[in-house]
This record gives sequence, C-alpha cells and structure tokens, in this order.
Amino acid sequence: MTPILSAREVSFAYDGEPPVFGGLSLEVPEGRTLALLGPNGVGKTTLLRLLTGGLRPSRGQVLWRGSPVSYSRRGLTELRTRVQLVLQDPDDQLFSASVVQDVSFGPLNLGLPADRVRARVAEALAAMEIADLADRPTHLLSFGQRKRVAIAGALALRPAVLVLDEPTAGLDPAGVDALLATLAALQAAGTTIVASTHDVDLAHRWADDAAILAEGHLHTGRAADLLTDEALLRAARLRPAWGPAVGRVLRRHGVLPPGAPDPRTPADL
Ligand SMILES: Nc1ncnc2c1ncn2[C@@H]1O[C@H](COP(=O)(O)OP(=O)(O)OP(=O)(O)O)[C@@H](O)[C@H]1O
Repeated sequence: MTPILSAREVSFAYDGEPPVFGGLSLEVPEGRTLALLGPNGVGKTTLLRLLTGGLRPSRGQVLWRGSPVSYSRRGLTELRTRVQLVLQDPDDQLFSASVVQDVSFGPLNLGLPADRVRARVAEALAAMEIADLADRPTHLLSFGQRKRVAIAGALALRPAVLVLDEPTAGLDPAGVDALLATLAALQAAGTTIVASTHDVDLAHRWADDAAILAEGHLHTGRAADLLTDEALLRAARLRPAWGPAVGRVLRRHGVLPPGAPDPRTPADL
C-alpha cells in the first residue's frame, strides 16, 4: 500500500551549515502510529519539519500519497490542511490572546462557517481536557496547559496525519495518559500519527512502528523489534524499554511462555 507520507533519499543542511543528514528514507503507513527517536541534535525536529513542508529538502523528495510535495503556496497549503505539525515548544505556536481564539485560528483560516468552527473548537478542547481553559489568556497558562492548547489547535484542523514533536515533554503523568488516550481515539478514527520522543517506554507502549535516527542513519521497523535492539538503542543514547527487559527476565525464569508478548505497561504485566 502507498504510504500516506514518505521521505525518499532526503538530505538537508541549514543555510551555511554542514548537512544535518543525507539520504534518509522513511515511509509512514496510513492509519498507524510511528515514534521517531534519537539523541539530542540528531535531526528529529528537522526531519519532522521536512515531512510537514516547513523545510524543503536540499536533495531528495517528500511525498504525499506517493506524489512529490509541491512547494508552491497552493501545494503547501494543501499539504498543511492534511498534515499538522505540533512544535515542541508551544510558545512557537501560540499567538492569540485567548485559548479559544488560538484553537479557532486554523478552522477560521480554512474558511469554515462560524458554527462549524465552534463545534470543532469545542471538540478539540474536550479531547485535550482543557474546555475549562477556553476563555483564559494563553500567556497566563502553565507550560503543560499551553502544550495542550497547541495540540488542540492542530486537532481542530482534523488532519489526516498528526505530527508531534516531543508531545509528552513537560506534561504531568496524568497529562501523558490523557494525551495517549486522545491519540488512541484519533488513531481509531483513522488518523495517522507521528511523534518524536526520547522516551523508549512511551514509544514501546504507544507506537506501531518506530524510526531511530542515530549516527546519520535512520533505522525503521516495527516498534516491538526496533525498541528491543539494545545495540541500536545504545548507539542512539536511549535506554532499553521497561517492557521487553521485564519480559526477558520473566521468560528466563519460565514465568512467561516463550511466545508470549512483552508487557507494555504494569497493568499489562
Ligand atoms: N534554524 C537552524 N539553523 C541552523 N542550525 C539548526 C537550526 N535548527 C537546528 N539546527 C541544527 O540542526 C541539528 C539538528 O537539530 P534538530 O533540532 O533537528 O535536532 P533534534 O534531534 O530534534 O534535537 P533535540 O532532541 O534536542 O530536540 C542540530 O545540530 C541543530 O543545532
């Protein structure tokens, strides 16, 4: 099946800087969740910006449903109505006076009528559990609250692909659980989700597929396989996931039958 979004042999360098990476390829299958992992500064944000049209590859192509993305104003507008990037720092994303104004911005920009904008905003605020913040000035909110507002702003556009740069950084544990529940509901409704993270446990718990960027190479595969590859995780300065480590010990002691899957959470265990 043609991936919904892909990068083919993509290279990128910021102006006057050495290349961040060269010749990376990635396929994002429709309807699945993909976690992007790798050490600080390896180029995860850069890759996410390339996939969402914010940056243009120096070489190679980004493809939407198998067709190269057009970097014309129209091509980029089309891409961005389908693919939404939520930045790591909400302050790079939020600029309106109140929460409701910020979350309304995208749908209003699409030219939707006021009642549909209101419905989408209410739905996005409810999904991120911030309906009570609707009329608050954005700049007075906490970091985690602003992060949820930024995600709600993307959800209000009902993208086919939601791309999140370190979405759980700065959220409290209940906030992480709420976000994962929202992402699960979005995936059940058909949304494809890509998220970068340094948290291998989270990726193991959440993602179908994984991509690990380390030492200039992008390793891709099923999350269950990639996130149990200890040598690769070490090269990417990542800690092995909790679930596979526990699974290995339990198998060694005969508590878990050989073919049984690793636990993903303590509740699973
Ligand atoms: N606007 C920019 N101009 C020049 N260099 C940049 C710019 N943005 C990022 N870089 C450089 O590009 C490289 C990749 O940065 P990027 O933010 O993509 O990494 P990352 O993997 O997301 O890191 P982190 O895990 O710390 O968020 C880094 O060396 C960074 O210094």
